[in-house]
Amino acid sequence: MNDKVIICEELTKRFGDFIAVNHISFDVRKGEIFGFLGANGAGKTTAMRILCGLSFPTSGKATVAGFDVYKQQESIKKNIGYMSQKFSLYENLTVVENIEFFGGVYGLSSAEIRRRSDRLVNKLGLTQEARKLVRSLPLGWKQKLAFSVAIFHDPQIVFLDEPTGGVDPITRRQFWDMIYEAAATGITVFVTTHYMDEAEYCNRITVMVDGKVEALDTPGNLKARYQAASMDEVFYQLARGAKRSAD
Ligand SMILES: Nc1ncnc2c1ncn2[C@@H]1O[C@H](COP(=O)(O)OP(=O)(O)OP(=O)(O)O)[C@@H](O)[C@H]1O
Repeated sequence: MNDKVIICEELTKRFGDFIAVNHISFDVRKGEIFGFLGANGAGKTTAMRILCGLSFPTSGKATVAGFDVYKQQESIKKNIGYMSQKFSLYENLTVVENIEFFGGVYGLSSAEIRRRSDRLVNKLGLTQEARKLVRSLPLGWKQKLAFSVAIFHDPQIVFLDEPTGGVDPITRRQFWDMIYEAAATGITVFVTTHYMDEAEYCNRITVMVDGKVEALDTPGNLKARYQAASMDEVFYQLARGAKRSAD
């Protein structure tokens, strides 16, 4: 089915004897906001690196935007965007320089970059800050800009690795408005988060425990199944048996 933009079947990654990602299977549909949850060490980053075309699985199958994770890593990279709270923008470049840099990396023409850059700066309300160093922006603004840059080239899928870490709840809510807007244009959003209020905003959620998919459903169905009032409670019930912990 071509509305499935990510398909994983029994995807597995071993490091020696250790199975970091253990036969995980799931599909993600076009335009879906798919939450990828799990305690520290559950295997989220390892799985996400494979889906971004940065690492090979040990076994199993997966396609991303129709491309095979073993054989078509370069095509995957051209069709996705990526943002992480840990690194995203160049602090010592201005807002516009960052936009130009990433537009160039993604292969857009100079004219196209200029057109999209003006539109983006206006949309974000950053006209006053356009020529200022990103370093001087508040964290919430940096993250909104980083997200906008990650989807600047209209990728099919954007991977967000804990995109709102350290940001206050109001800014987080605004960030999620941007995520909804992107999803409404057909961009698929694959997001990891430790914030359970954000889990509630996802269309469907996977909870990983010790390398395995322990649950996969809508937040509403998960809450009903685990007789929980919140995703926090669902997560606690699923993750409390985890053997792995923070490294
Ligand atoms: N290159 C590696 N070699 C050996 N073990 C690794 C390697 N990369 C990750 N691991 C292990 O695989 C497990 C899963 O790690 P991973 O980073 O994918 O978890 P995570 O769910 O992303 O956790 P976090 O939320 O802390 O980022 C951890 O126990 C980690 O130590």
